[in-house]
Amino acid sequence: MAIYVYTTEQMRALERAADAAGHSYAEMMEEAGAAVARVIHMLWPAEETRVVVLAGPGNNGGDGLVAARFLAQAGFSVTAFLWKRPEQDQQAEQARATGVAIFPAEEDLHRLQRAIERAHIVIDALLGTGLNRPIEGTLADILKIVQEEQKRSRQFDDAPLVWFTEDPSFSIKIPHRLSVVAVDIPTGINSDTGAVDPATVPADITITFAGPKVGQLLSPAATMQKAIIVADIGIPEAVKEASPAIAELVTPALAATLLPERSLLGHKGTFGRVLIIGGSVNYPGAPGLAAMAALRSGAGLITLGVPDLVAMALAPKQDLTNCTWLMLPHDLGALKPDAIKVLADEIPAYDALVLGPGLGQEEMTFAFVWALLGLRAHVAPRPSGIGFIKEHATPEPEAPTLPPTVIDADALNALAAFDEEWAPRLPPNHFVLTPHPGEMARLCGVEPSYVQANRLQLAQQKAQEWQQTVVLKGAYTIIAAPDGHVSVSPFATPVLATAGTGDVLAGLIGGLLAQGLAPYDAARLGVFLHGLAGRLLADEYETDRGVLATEVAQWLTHAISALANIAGE
Ligand SMILES: NC(=O)C1=CN([C@@H]2O[C@H](COP(=O)(O)OP(=O)(O)OC[C@H]3O[C@@H](n4cnc5c(N)ncnc54)[C@H](OP(=O)(O)O)[C@@H]3O)[C@@H](O)[C@H]2O)[C@H](O)CC1
Ligand SMILES: [K+]
Repeated sequence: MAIYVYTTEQMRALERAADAAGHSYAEMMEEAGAAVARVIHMLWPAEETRVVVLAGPGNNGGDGLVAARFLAQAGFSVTAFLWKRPEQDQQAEQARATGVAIFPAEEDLHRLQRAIERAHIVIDALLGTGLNRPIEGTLADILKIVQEEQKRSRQFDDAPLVWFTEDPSFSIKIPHRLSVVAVDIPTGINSDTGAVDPATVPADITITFAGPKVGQLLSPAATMQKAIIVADIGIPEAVKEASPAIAELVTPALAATLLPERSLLGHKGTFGRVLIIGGSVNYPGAPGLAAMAALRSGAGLITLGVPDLVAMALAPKQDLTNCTWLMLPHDLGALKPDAIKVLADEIPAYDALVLGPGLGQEEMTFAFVWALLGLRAHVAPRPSGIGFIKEHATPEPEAPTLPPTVIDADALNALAAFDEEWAPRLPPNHFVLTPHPGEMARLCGVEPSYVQANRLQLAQQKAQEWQQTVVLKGAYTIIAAPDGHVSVSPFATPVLATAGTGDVLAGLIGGLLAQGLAPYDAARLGVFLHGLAGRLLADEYETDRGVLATEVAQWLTHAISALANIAGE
């Protein structure tokens, strides 16, 4: 079952289409509230848990009151406070009938405060996707009470992620005393832009309906929600498949379908050969990390094309004893255009390249990258003209035809530094570009803040303009295809925000390319497995701090094996 990411307007259209297909708004609200109650019931014991539901004027508040009813029926002690909502509406009446105590919030904020002080769970059902202006007045006061109480309660280290069933496979850590559970989206988050109202209370768990709303996955909203659980509200699959969405979430089920098949009769040639080109005296480790990940991806043979002094440093490292080596010409540890001569003979033997990890930013290294990509025939430095002897320039050999290639790190910076248009000179749909926001900003000639504010649209637009797959890294990494399709990673793991994890991702995608995946699919699967490895490590250590990139590379094997289990759920 595919899960899509929606804009607010697309979500409304989806609901309309579901309603027209016979799945009414009332039924959707019933299922939404029931899903919220199920998730809570799964994580907390009914008898000992006091729940406060804060219900606003619209359908979000309606969902909250349906949840209140189901929770009361399950034995939870439930109190609901209504803000701008009549006490006599159907949801309130039904909730009251099951034993939910209901009060108007406006008239007695002291009572609300006392209830929250005693509560284990606050359900935020004040506003959902209907938010249309800044929060002020009583609503701001209510949220402030929750926020103050939340601050007094223990916080926990838990990496954000979007999960796709109501039973998250990963431990969701329950804070010591007070948890905030948001219905659909925390009140104050703009579901299109990801802007956050200052009054917004961060949610420990958000239960979102049908699919994430795009704003939830963008900055700064992404930092206000820990686990986001996608709940099914019964919208028929056919309606979903026929309705527009802005992106697709990479679910385990999707990732599992992308895993390359392994022939029992396979040998190292069958599983693909990867050549990693990078490394410099200042960054000897980066190509090694890429190679470790390529090894763990299941590719058959990994070669490191690096300066000899980098090879000397890396060759004894545990995993890298499994690699072969290609010494490339360099000057003082930085690759130079002469390397093309060596590579021209070697490259035809490889199924994929990874270009960039640890290259450095020397001018001659950039010239090497341009020449390798066929952007500009390198012209050897002129011998200094003596007397009347004519200066001459020696053109280097033609750039070899490259197999599918990951362009990462300083190879991206080399592209950004190229003074003409590079995109039209590259064969289309043949490369995976893996920029972090800073590299993306340089490639596009914009500020990093612009990249972050427009992550999805920018990646989509550039992938189409460049006709290559673009992986825009960061929380909820975006993968954009040349044909306009966009996928989003469900992981926002801070584990992966440490030095070297980008090299791991590049090597992993390279390994998947070598096994025959198309660039967009190699990128989607690579991003998913990388995020899953990070998440598994965070669970293992019970913290997302202090995890090394080498460990992420090593855990890719665990991620691949875990994928088979998770995908079956
Ligand atoms: N996704 C689905 O299929 C389903 C979603 N459901 C839930 O519905 C909400 C969206 O419900 P909606 O009624 O459209 O909107 P809200 O409940 O978020 O907001 C209600 C009204 O609140 C007012 N508003 C907006 N911003 C503010 C503000 N800053 N301060 C005060 N009041 C505000 C606004 O009305 P006005 O007339 O005052 O402008 C909103 O209309 C979705 O999030 C889901 O939870 C369905 O229940 C199930 C199907
Ligand atoms: K909400």
